[in-house]
Amino acid sequence: MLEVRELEAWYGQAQALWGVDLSVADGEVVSIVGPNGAGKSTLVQSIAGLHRSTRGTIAVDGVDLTRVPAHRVGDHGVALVPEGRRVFARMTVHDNLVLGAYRRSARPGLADGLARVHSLFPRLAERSSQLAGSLSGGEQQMLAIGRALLAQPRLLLMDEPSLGLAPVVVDEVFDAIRAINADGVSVLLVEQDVERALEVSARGYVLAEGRIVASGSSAELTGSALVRRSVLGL
Ligand SMILES: Nc1ncnc2c1ncn2[C@@H]1O[C@H](COP(=O)(O)OP(=O)(O)OP(=O)(O)O)[C@@H](O)[C@H]1O
Repeated sequence: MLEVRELEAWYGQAQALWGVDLSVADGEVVSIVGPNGAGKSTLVQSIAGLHRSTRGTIAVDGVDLTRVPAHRVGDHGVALVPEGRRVFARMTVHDNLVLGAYRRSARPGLADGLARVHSLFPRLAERSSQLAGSLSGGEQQMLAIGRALLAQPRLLLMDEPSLGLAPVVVDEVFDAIRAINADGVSVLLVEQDVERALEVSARGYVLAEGRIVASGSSAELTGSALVRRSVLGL
């Protein structure tokens, strides 16, 4: 459903991505791993329409998104769980979730969507009227995922969802990724926890210094000397 071709991205004169080719099929979980500064966030932000200094194509179901404004990218079935969660701290958990359904076409599904998010993350149901800023880091991550799901995406982009979380919470986040995918949502996952990312995904890409330097099944990448050296530092 997602086809990225020859993608280049810049910050002013500084180029951050070179000739990136990548695809995600319907129903797949695909990982992007790589060292710090490799361009992983730039890549997902470009797909989400948040970074627009790009060349190349980003197509979802054959529609080129490179000139679609960020607030319209959701119309094409794409939602982002941003790095650092970016929840609205002074709004309640409930209102943060409702904001995820900002598109008119997502509103009829709001009640069912809220029920699904509450079943995935019961703690969000318990804390519905609490301010998002008072949640723990793990709960804020759940909220960021829930908010993106309320947009009813077919492709969920996730940028470092396990960053800074306690191991037991990381388990919950990865269980949620499996459950979301079982609901039929494709996932493009950027993760610094390479081993867990490759466990949850069928395939992956290794990004280093703005270029895809390896790709393959998760089993291939797990066994690859290049991945162990360039990503895991072993
Ligand atoms: N706002 C910005 N202005 C200028 N350069 C930037 C900006 N954001 C990122 N960069 C540069 O672009 C390159 C890619 O950064 P990016 O954040 O996409 O990498 P990353 O793989 O997500 O890294 P990390 O894992 O550390 O978040 C880096 O060289 C970074 O310094």
